[in-house]
Amino acid sequence: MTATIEVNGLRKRYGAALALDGMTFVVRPGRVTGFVGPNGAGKSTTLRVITGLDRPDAGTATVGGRAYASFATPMRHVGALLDPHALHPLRTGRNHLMWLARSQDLPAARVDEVLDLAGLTGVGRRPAGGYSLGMRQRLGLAAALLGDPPVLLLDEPFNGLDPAGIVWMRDLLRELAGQGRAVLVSSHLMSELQDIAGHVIVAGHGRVIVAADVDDLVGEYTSLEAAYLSLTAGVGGIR
Ligand SMILES: Nc1ncnc2c1ncn2[C@@H]1O[C@H](COP(=O)(O)OP(=O)(O)OP(=O)(O)O)[C@@H](O)[C@H]1O
Repeated sequence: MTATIEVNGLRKRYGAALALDGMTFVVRPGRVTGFVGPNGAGKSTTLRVITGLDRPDAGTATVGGRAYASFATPMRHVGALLDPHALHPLRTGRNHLMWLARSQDLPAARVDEVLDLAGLTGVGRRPAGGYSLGMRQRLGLAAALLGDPPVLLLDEPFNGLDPAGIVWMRDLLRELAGQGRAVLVSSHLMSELQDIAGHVIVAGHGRVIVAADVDDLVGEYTSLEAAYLSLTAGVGGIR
């Protein structure tokens, strides 16, 4: 159950903003790949294009050689945590997962498994609208894992987690990659990524500046943060 993400020549303009300008990279299975870059570099837009939430003006994005929209039960192929607030506030956390599971032909027992994995069993019957940001991130990760997908796309998954939650997320992402999944993590937390990522894609102005193994960057610049700051110096993100 492995799959590769291939992003090729994506271009996307929103009015005056050129969000993607030839974004091209490959995310391989079996490791965490960090996706970094200044605010406005095009990371979230890329993740939205991969999951069919946004249509590119040019270029392609595939998972295991297929477009996301071609999957009948996409959550079995790609798990995505893009917006932790994307939930109905009156639905309980468990019911949020339940309708997602039904839509993907997944058994109810899987809902309880991922609730437990996310540490939410105790609050699963409370309305998700009352969840804190950290709890919403956990619920979003539970949703991403529902279909046991070979590919995970996570946009800033550490945001809002408490210190124990950060350790939990770090260990889980390592474990998921160790199981052979392709795990793409967008984040501004260089120290976290240095710990868990094998590879990193540095984006700026809607395209890739550098894609390299973390060990190589740390060897050359002493830390991922130093590498990032050097590689993105002068690359203003916000235009
Ligand atoms: N729906 C939209 N409408 C208009 N402009 C948009 C939209 N989505 C993204 N943009 C613009 O596209 C550019 C890339 O934004 P994107 O959110 O992809 O960047 P990012 O790298 O994820 O940034 P951050 O690190 O701040 O999350 C920005 O200039 C942003 O303002």
